[in-house]
Amino acid sequence: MAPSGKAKEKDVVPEEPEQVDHDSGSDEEDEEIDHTLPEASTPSTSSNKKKKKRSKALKALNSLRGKDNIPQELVKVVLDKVNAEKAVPGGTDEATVRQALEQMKLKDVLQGKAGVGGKNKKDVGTHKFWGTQPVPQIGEDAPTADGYIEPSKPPEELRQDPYPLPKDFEWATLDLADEVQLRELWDLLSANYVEDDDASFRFQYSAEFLRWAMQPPGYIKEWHVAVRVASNKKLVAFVSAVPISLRVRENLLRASEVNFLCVHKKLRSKRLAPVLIKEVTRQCNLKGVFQALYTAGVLLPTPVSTCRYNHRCLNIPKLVNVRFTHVPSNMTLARMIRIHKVPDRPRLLDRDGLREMEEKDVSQVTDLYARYMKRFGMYLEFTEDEVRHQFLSGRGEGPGGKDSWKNARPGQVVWTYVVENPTTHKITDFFSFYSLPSTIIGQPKHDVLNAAYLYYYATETAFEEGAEDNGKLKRRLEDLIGDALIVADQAKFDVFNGLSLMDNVHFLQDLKFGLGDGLLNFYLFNWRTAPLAGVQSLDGVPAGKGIGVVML
Ligand SMILES: CCCCCCCCCCCCCC(=O)SCCNC(=O)CCNC(=O)[C@H](O)C(C)(C)COP(=O)(O)OP(=O)(O)OC[C@H]1O[C@@H](n2cnc3c(N)ncnc32)[C@H](O)[C@@H]1OP(=O)(O)O
Repeated sequence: MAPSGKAKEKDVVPEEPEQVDHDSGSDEEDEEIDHTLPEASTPSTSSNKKKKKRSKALKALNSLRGKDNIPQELVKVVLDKVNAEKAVPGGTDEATVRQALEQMKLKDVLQGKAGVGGKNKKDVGTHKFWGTQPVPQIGEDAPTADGYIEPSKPPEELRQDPYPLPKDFEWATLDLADEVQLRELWDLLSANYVEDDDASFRFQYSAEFLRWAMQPPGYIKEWHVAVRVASNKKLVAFVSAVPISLRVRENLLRASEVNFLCVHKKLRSKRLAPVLIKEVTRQCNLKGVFQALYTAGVLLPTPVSTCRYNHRCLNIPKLVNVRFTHVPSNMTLARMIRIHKVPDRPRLLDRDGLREMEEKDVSQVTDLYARYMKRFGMYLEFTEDEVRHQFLSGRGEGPGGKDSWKNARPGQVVWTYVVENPTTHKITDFFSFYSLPSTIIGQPKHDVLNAAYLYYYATETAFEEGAEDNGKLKRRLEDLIGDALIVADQAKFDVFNGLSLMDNVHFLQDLKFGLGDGLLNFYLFNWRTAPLAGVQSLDGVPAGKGIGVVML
């Protein structure tokens, strides 16, 4: 999901790198929606400060400990999270504090706006909608065994009619094969999708990207759920799901991946999102799917893991100009540019046989991906068709060939490179990244931030004995992802983003990624499992190693 963290709340302001129903169970009429929804109209469309804010928040949090009128379990959850963050070397916990406070609604308590039991009584930390859903609730003990929360229902017990909408609105299924409908979705998301906390950047998925992300092999049209204004058919809300085979520890789940939840800015805070979520759940259930995976920058009940965004700055002058980053006080702009300069030519190109992935590599890449991903607690299983889709189909039209790394193709969404052993012709490694620009809001000089996001990669080196412990895997990944940075730089990306998942923690720091202030929470719907290692290590599983899924 998504920008905001998914920088989806897209977290887009990094710290500088050092130097260099159960639908309320109810099939009843939804008591959720605010029926005063208005007619939709066209949308109108730091570090000391941070430290101070953080210590103020921490102080305030600590002062809440032991207070009878504050739910202590919430205070504990937030403090635990903050303390766990502190254990991460170089981790910024300001983002965690802010997120936790804002999203668990404790901030209002801290600001005295919502004293518990007072006149402005607020449901501190309660979730009117999520409290009714088959998800682990806040404060529940970690499960001792994995399994569903609610059993799957037979078809005859499923609700057959869509959930009711306020009278001025109607449901629609978007057909993304249709250019007009695809454009409508692009318009909605471009103006209303995820922004960072300061409303400086907003995800701007391309139309090609949306099609690529929502039409994988076996996609289901009915899972592209839209809400239109009844009178003029204007598209005002959307949510999507795609089918996935999700491995969570020892279980393989036939599940859906939910993404692109969006409500037009003029219709916010009117409880439309819960109706969309219930409707997409119903559509999934009708196809026999009862589990889902989703991510969000916001904190909801209850993440199975939390990862952090990291940013490798490439185009320093632009990133400084648009305030994505700043020149630290102990550095000049010229020095910062020098430190972040990457070579002109991928190193593995001449040395090891790096080249763009081709159709003939699909079977080998599928096999390498499958073996590599087994090393993580949660990952997607891909068929050859899915590998073809994920790594080849989004690459656009245009010549490949030896120098293809120098130029992006028109409409290119994904870049995938393989390393082929020149003697055995075996594919020993691959890496991929995708393009997800953000609109730069209110900046006169630049209007788009060209961001690349690290996608999947794998290397045979991981299977060599001792490679994880003796640094060999780390070195190989630095070579591979180092070359990904070079390809991205040549393709004119301004920044290369990566999360603290998979094996990324091995190379993020040495490849000069800086910590972002965005977090991305991973959630499972109707499935219990113990927390998976993400931004922090858990039960001896190193940070990152729990999560092997990259969400778009
Ligand atoms: C088996 C199959 C199951 C399939 C379904 C699996 C679940 C999928 C779940 C969806 C995965 C999506 C993955 C992505 O796409 S994450 C990206 C989400 N999109 C954005 O951030 C875009 C910009 N924001 C918006 O468009 C709106 O603010 C949204 C639509 C997010 C909320 O609209 P609005 O601001 O007008 O609020 P409301 O009054 O209608 O509703 C308030 C309720 O909604 C809960 N809320 C707020 N944000 C999110 C969020 N990101 N995920 C889940 N729930 C969220 C909130 O806690 C509250 O519930 P509760 O706290 O009172 O209980």
